[in-house]
Amino acid sequence: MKNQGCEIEAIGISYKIFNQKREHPFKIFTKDHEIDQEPVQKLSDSEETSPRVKNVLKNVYCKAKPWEILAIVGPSGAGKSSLLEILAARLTPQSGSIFVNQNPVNKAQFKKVSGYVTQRDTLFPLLTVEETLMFSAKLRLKLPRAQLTSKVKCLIKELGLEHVSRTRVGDDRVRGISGGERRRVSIGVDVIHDPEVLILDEPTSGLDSTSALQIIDMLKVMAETRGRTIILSIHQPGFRIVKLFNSILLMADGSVLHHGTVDQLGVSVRSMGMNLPVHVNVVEFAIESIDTIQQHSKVLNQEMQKLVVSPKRVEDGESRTGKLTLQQLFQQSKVVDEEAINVKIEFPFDFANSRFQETLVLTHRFSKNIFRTKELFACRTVQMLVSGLVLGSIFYRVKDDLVGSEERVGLFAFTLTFLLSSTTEALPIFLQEREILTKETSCGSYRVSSYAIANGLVYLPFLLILATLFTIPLYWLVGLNPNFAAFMHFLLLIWLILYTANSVVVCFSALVPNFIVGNSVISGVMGSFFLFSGYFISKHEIPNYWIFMHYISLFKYPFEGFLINEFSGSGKCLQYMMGACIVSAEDVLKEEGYGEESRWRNLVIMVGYILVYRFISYVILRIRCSSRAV
Ligand SMILES: Nc1ncnc2c1ncn2[C@@H]1O[C@H](COP(=O)(O)OP(=O)(O)OP(=O)(O)O)[C@@H](O)[C@H]1O
Repeated sequence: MKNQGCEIEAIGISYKIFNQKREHPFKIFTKDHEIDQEPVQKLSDSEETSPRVKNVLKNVYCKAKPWEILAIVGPSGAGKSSLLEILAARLTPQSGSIFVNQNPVNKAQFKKVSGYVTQRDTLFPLLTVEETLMFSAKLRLKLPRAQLTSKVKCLIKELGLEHVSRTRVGDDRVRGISGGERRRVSIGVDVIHDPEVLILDEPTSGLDSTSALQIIDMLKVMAETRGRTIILSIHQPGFRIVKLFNSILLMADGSVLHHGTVDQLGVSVRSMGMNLPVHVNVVEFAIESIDTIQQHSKVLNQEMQKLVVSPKRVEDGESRTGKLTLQQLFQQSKVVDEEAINVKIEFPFDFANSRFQETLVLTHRFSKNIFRTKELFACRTVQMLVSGLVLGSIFYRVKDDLVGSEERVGLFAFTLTFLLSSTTEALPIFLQEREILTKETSCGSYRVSSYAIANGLVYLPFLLILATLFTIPLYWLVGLNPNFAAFMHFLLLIWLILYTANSVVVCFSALVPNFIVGNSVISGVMGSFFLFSGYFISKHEIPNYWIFMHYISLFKYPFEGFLINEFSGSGKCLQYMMGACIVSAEDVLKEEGYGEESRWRNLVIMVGYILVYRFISYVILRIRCSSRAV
């Protein structure tokens, strides 16, 4: 049944964009990739013709068949990408229907049997070609390891990527494989599960003619050997590329001007009275003469409206939608009709792997990315070690008197600020991952919860290494409480502070639209949490209307932890939030309600806060991904 392939038929697709009258000058939080991706609700007649409504697609009909390539061509802004997004079930049109093998199909199910390659390559730049495809295979297929390996090897061969299989993918910043090879990896990621239908938006954009031909050639082989249905959009295809297309959909201004073979396009162009020179690329010629073709199409439409529509001719689409325009009839008559395919497709119902397996694979992928991000790993490692040593040498052997106590409090305050100020470096990584997460979860590769767990786990060992490198020199050079349990408590605190800050970044990176906004929001949140942590202003002095900030401030716990660790039961004096009034550490801690026994309770509360922030980030990601999924 699989080899039968899928016939995709779109009937009467209309898609409108409702342009905002005027963008609010302070509006920052727009959705990813622009304004209004969601369908506009039913519009009134006056709104239909309003200049604020852009008719991106007007009553479009198209049909793609198995074993064939359908190429959507047309000038820029014709509506090619919008049509592909609708066919790939990423956008919902205001009207029209899509049928798969003549059956209406559930979008979520369709995404599992189709592959959609977007214009932009969303790949991890630090993974090699082989690793990228292997991780996709592990997430999307339930096969033993040996079979996965041989499948990936076969695919690499098919994609013509054997010579770069162990090279990193790269991007604008990281040197990697070429643009054409990267496009092929993107295609590989979306065909690893052997989809019935493959939809590609500009697979050859930005490539030279040889690389472009190689890609289309590869797709042709895929269609012809495996019976796959391939739909792609392309800008000015070369002569040799055009020969590989079975069918062309010529679009302009949201309407279809031709739907049929390249030869039929040539016939149509000549029948319009245009002089088509011999050996000229018909598609290129048609795009260049789009205005003339549009004029002829309008005239033809008007003439055909005068004719009586024979009920015999209006079968397929019309019977389902109840109406079929003359333009559609004209286009439809040009499609070479073969026997109708009416085969039910088998849709996979669930995810390929269990939540546990997904988490393992994602954790593995995350850790590879982190350890290969030199800026993140190497620089931060050196930074933490050096700053531990420098701080330790500045606060070397602090005394137990009043001055020494003040210095300790100053050191803790600085440590907190320093650890928190170096947190946003992971933000670009999270934002990049978010894009890939949205893409992967929208086609049902894995669950968002597995991602959230993997993300939560993977930073723990990395941050523990950083915390240890910072703590050991600092703690022993300064000469803090020499008790081993106190040292472990301090190490745990530093680790939790780093992890807390990481959780705040994860949480806000799920919410913000880009790096600049993310950076500002996170700095603001961190600053205010620190301000209300109890260090700058005592809990008792905070005005009632701001006291909630003290309770949600994640950073009061580490600070309290530092104090308990160093001063509780030590007899050292402390000048803590008391202005000039010097009191003993015991008195301060007692007044604030902390004793030796609250040492571990404090850590548990910190962990609780971290879990809350992690959970919030999971919920935001879940909402974000599900709004893209259906
Ligand atoms: N979300 C949107 N907001 C505003 N306008 C949009 C949106 N999506 C599409 N459009 C408009 O709809 C028209 C068709 O866009 P689309 O991207 O589908 O064209 P295209 O044929 O793929 O163009 P290109 O070849 O340049 O990529 C364009 O005029 C575009 O500006």
